[in-house]
Formats: sequence, C-alpha cells, structure tokens
Amino acid sequence: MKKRIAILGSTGSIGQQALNVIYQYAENFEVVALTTNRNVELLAQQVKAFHPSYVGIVDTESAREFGNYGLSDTEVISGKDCLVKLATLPEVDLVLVAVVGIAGLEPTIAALEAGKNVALANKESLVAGGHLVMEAARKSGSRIIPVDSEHSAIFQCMAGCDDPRRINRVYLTASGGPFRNYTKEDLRHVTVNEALNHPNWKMGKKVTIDSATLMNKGLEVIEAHWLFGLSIEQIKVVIHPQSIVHSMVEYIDGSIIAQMGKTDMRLPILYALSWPERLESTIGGLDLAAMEPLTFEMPDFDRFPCLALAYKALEIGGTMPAVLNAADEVAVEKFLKGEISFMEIPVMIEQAMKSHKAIQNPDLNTILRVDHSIRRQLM
Ligand SMILES: NC(=O)C1=CN([C@@H]2O[C@H](COP(=O)(O)OP(=O)(O)OC[C@H]3O[C@@H](n4cnc5c(N)ncnc54)[C@H](OP(=O)(O)O)[C@@H]3O)[C@@H](O)[C@H]2O)C=CC1
Ligand SMILES: CC(=O)[C@@H](O)[C@H](O)COP(=O)(O)O
Ligand SMILES: [Mn+2]
Repeated sequence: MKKRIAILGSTGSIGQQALNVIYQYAENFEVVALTTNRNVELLAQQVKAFHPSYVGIVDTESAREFGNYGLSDTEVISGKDCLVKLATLPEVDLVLVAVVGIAGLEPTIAALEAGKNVALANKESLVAGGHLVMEAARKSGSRIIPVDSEHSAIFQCMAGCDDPRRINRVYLTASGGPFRNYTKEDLRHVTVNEALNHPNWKMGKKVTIDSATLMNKGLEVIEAHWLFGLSIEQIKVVIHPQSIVHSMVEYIDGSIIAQMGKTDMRLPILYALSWPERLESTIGGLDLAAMEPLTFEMPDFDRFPCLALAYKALEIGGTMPAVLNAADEVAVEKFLKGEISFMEIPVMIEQAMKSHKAIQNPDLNTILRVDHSIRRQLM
C-alpha cells in the first residue's frame, strides 16, 4: 500500500527535494496535501505534477491568486489554520513538516496528537516547544522521524540501541559555515551574500544564515536533547568542514558509530519517508579513496557566540529556548534586510534572553505568547 503524505512547506528547499524523491518512488508514496506560505506559482506546478486532494495557502491574498490557475480538482484551504487542518486529515499517514520557523510548532503537535507519524525537518518546533512535541508523540504512540541530517544520522546510529543510559555522548557535526576561519574583526564586515554562500549545502535562507552564525548547531543541540532524551553534557558539537560524517554516537564502551553519506538532503528525506524500510536510491554512496581527508576540530564559542547562547537557553529551560528561537528569527530577518550587521545577531538574541524571566514547563499558549512578545519587542 502507498504511504499517503502531507508536505507542509512543499515550496521550500526541503519540500521541493521531498517531491523530487517522491516523484522517483511513485509506487511507494502518494501526495495528499501540499502547502505554501505565498509561492502559488510553484504550488500550481506541484499540483499539476502530483495531483494532491488539498492545498493549504497561509497567505489569504495568495490563496485568492491561486484561483486564477483553474486547478479545481484540488480543494484549497487558506489562512494560518490550514497547516493544522492538513496535518490532521484522516487520509494522511505521514506528515512531512518542512515549513521554516515557529509556524511548524502547532501542526507538528496536532499531527502527532492525531496519531500521524511525523517526518520532522522543522527544528524550531522542538526548540520552542520540545517537551510538548515529545509529550504528544508519547501519548499517541506516533513516531517522529528526524529529517535534519545530523538527527537522521543519530537516529540511524542508534538503531538497535537508543537507551540514553548506554550512550556517553553524541557528536553533532558542523561544517563551520562560510566564516569558519574568520577572525572576530573579519566577522564584523561580512555581507549578506557571503553569509548565504554555504560551503556544502544549498538550503533556505534562514537555515543558511543560522549555519553561518553556528546558531543552526545550537538549535540542533536543543533538537537532539528532545529527540533522543539526552542531557546537555551528552551533546557535543564538533566542526567537520567536509560534512561527510553527518553525526556520531559514542556508547559507554567507547565505541563510536558514525553515519556518512553525500551532502544531499534527499538521503535523509528518503530515509524519513521510507522508514522503517530502506529503499534503493540512485544518489549513491561515497568514493572513499577519492575523498579529501575528513577532519575534526573544536568549535570556537568566542567567535560564534550563538552556539553558547543556545546551550545557555537549554540549560535555563522553560520558555528560554522559545525566546532564543524568536529572537533568532527576528535577527536573521533583519540581517537579511540589511538592517543589522552579522555580529549584531548574537547581541540581539542575548539582549532578548536577558530581558526574559523563564517560565518553567510552559503550555502551548504560554510559548506562543512569549514568542509574540519577543517578536514585538525586537521588531
Ligand atoms: N533546507 C535544508 O537543507 C534543511 C532545512 N532544515 C530545516 O527545515 C525547515 C525548512 O527549511 P527550508 O526548506 O530550508 O526553508 P525554506 O525557506 O526553503 O522553505 C520554507 C517553506 O515554509 C513555507 N513558509 C514560510 N513561512 C511560513 C509560515 N509563516 N507559515 C507557513 N509556511 C511558511 C515557505 O513558503 P513560501 O515558499 O511561500 O515562502 C516554504 O514552503 C527549517 O526548519 C530548516 O531549519 C533542516 C535541515 C536541512
Ligand atoms: C543539511 C543540514 O542538516 C543543515 O542543518 C546543515 O547541518 C547545515 O550545515 P551546518 O553544519 O553548517 O550547520
Ligand atoms: Mn542540520
């Protein structure tokens, strides 16, 4: 039987690559629903190719524009609530959450509560509301299959032994981004285009800037904490500029299991969609002898303060990671618009964290209220 899939954020980098994968496995997967924020032109092309029963369009003006494409066999649901509606459709087996930012939180929880398995690319949902996401999965018995390359790697390395008590630590690998060897002075003058030029991955703008500041790795530390039930002390970051080892698990006997593969997000996407099976792929493995040497070094928390801020937010807990996330989303947007410099990103986030007194064990409304108030404060 085909797995019936809803893709939230199908017009983004992960969403498009997921459709590329699904196209090659038409006998395995069926697309039931697709969503966009406002890219209706691309959405219309996707509808013509995949014939979903539903599309969700968050921006209501764009939803009206979609009417001009005459795709009347597909039901259109518009507005912010479309994500939750499509994530909980009875005819969906698996929800790929590939929207960017806090917008992923509510539909991820809703999908899990509705008993759907979730292929999770959206790391911000775990950062802002990890305890709620994990609780929803635990209560319903639904599974979260990570799509983020490092967490997919850890998930794969843990197959057969995922008991945190048997694990010394995990190593999250980080490319180091385009500014890995820059001095603090160099970092003061980097441009938006330089920051968008990731050495190894072609991704959406927000995650690309996060990679350049190392906030991406900070968010991934928090993501790993929730996904795998690991303590802060068990989660280490190691700079690995080649991005060939996607992450590693060190067990209590000292054995380290690593997952390697090409720098191609279609691999973790395929794994998440096909899990618990593995499907044959044309992407192929690595030419080990032809590869440049694999190197590892420690991250520099001084030049890249965002990484330290993320560890700090996780240590404080409660609503603090949601503050970190909201401040980062605003700061990245401002940097992309040329309103602040690269090194003002961590300053803005740190100020937001200092201004907030964390509320422990927050419910969803509290997290969303804190998220809104930080955005209002910083905009
Ligand atoms: N790209 C990658 O390789 C990787 C990404 N990730 C994570 O996956 C997630 C998606 O990343 P990526 O694909 O790069 O992001 P993109 O910016 O490329 O795509 C984001 C998608 O979400 C939609 N969207 C944007 N804002 C909203 C909103 N407020 N409400 C609903 N939908 C919205 C966009 O619609 P529209 O097209 O209209 O803007 C688009 O479909 C992120 O959390 C990222 O950290 C993790 C690992 C790798
Ligand atoms: C592909 C992926 O998972 C990204 O999150 C990636 O990790 C970004 O690269 P960095 O290692 O530079 O953050
Ligand atoms: Mn990643």
